[in-house]
Amino acid sequence: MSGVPNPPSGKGRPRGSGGFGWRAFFHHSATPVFVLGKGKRLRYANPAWERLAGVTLKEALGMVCSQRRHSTPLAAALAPTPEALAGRHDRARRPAPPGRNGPPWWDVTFAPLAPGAEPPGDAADAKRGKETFGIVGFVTVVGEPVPAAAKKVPAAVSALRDRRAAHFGFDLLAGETPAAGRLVSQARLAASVAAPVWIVGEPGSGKETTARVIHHASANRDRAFVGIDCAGLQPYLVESLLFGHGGLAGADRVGTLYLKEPAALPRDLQQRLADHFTDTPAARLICGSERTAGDGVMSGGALVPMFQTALSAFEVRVPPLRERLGDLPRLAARLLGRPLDPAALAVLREHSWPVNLRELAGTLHEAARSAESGPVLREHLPHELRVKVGIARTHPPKSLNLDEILAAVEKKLIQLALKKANNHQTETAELLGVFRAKLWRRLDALGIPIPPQPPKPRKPEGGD
Ligand SMILES: Nc1ncnc2c1ncn2[C@@H]1O[C@H](COP(=O)(O)OP(=O)(O)OP(=O)(O)O)[C@@H](O)[C@H]1O
Repeated sequence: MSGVPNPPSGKGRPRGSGGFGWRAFFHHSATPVFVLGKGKRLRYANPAWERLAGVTLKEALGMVCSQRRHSTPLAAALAPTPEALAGRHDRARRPAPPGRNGPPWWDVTFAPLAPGAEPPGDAADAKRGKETFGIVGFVTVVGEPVPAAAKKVPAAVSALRDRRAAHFGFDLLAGETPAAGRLVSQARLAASVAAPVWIVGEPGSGKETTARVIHHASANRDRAFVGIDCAGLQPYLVESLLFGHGGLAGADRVGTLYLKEPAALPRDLQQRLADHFTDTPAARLICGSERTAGDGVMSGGALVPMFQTALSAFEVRVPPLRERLGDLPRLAARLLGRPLDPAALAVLREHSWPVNLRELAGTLHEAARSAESGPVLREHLPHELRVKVGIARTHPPKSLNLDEILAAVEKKLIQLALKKANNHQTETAELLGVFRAKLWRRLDALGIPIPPQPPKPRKPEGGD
């Protein structure tokens, strides 16, 4: 059941698909997929489902999928659970209908259609304003015989694989914010199908991490995850890695191939990749980019159109960190392995994080080093972040006069330095990188009261 069938081309494309939308995407999928509309009636099923069920969509269309006494075994196997009928994701293990292909159980995952999506065949109802209903079902055959070769994995390798799989679980992406919730739902859906995925997100936001999570939850998880940075390698190297002798594109041992920024490759190599991955590839392709595939094709034609039409039907958006600041306590605790002081968290909340999780991971790593084994406090964070909070608190400025704003910033910095140096003027001047005389002049000009010098430590009496 691995591999993606040929993309729908004109005649073979499901009726009413209107371009490469959901139905065209399911049509590609090597996972058997079906869609139930109102009254639990079968509205759509893809070719993989037809092969598994042993009936054509035409024959089964309109079948009521319920577990009533008179239901056929096929209808009973596809019947949505009460959870699914209530609009929630659910999974059920059902006996495979007798006489169908493959062994004994089907795991059926039910996912409600996204709000606004209209189930196939219910468009007319939707237009008339009637309430629409739709559930997508994904079938996994359970109990398929494992090839003997696949069983011979050395214990150390399988232990490492298990550790990585445990690390790259959906929990890694999860959080309290709606943005994190959306990411987890999209990643779950991507893991349940075999179609290519396009992951879009800002630098360092976690695209490759998301691709790894999808891989470890997918049917290909027992094979390798391989990532290639197309912008960081010479194109001839990428070509030889993928299509050279024993190349990764055709290797059975590769389960997921992750390409970072495929638009950076020459167009002929992109086309070769697109042709390969819309045929019957051994591995599943996941691309990561700062732009959507549509943007890549439209603006300047950096990307060949097949990436938009056939290789990005399923798009996962990784939110920037600034859209999920509510997840900072959880992310920080995970990255540090210990909780973060609330005052330090307050500083992190004020930053805009242009390099997202990569920047957060680096910042916390440095802070943990300064804190050694103790708790990570505000003062362990980089000076620029802490100063920024001080400046941010003075916003919005009363005036837009540059001199006044610069004077306010200078005053804030001098006050911070004085505090840090415990009002010791020589140390304050050193911290600011100026001579003591200049510090005095600036204190005077900015109207900062010259603080009294702290008393000098007394020499212990009776010493030698
Ligand atoms: N959910 C997460 N929780 C904690 N750390 C994460 C998470 N996602 C990513 N990271 C960390 O953030 C850093 C960047 O992640 P990743 O490489 O996946 O981002 P990317 O978007 O693929 O980056 P690039 O822009 O270079 O393509 C890595 O150090 C990774 O371990």
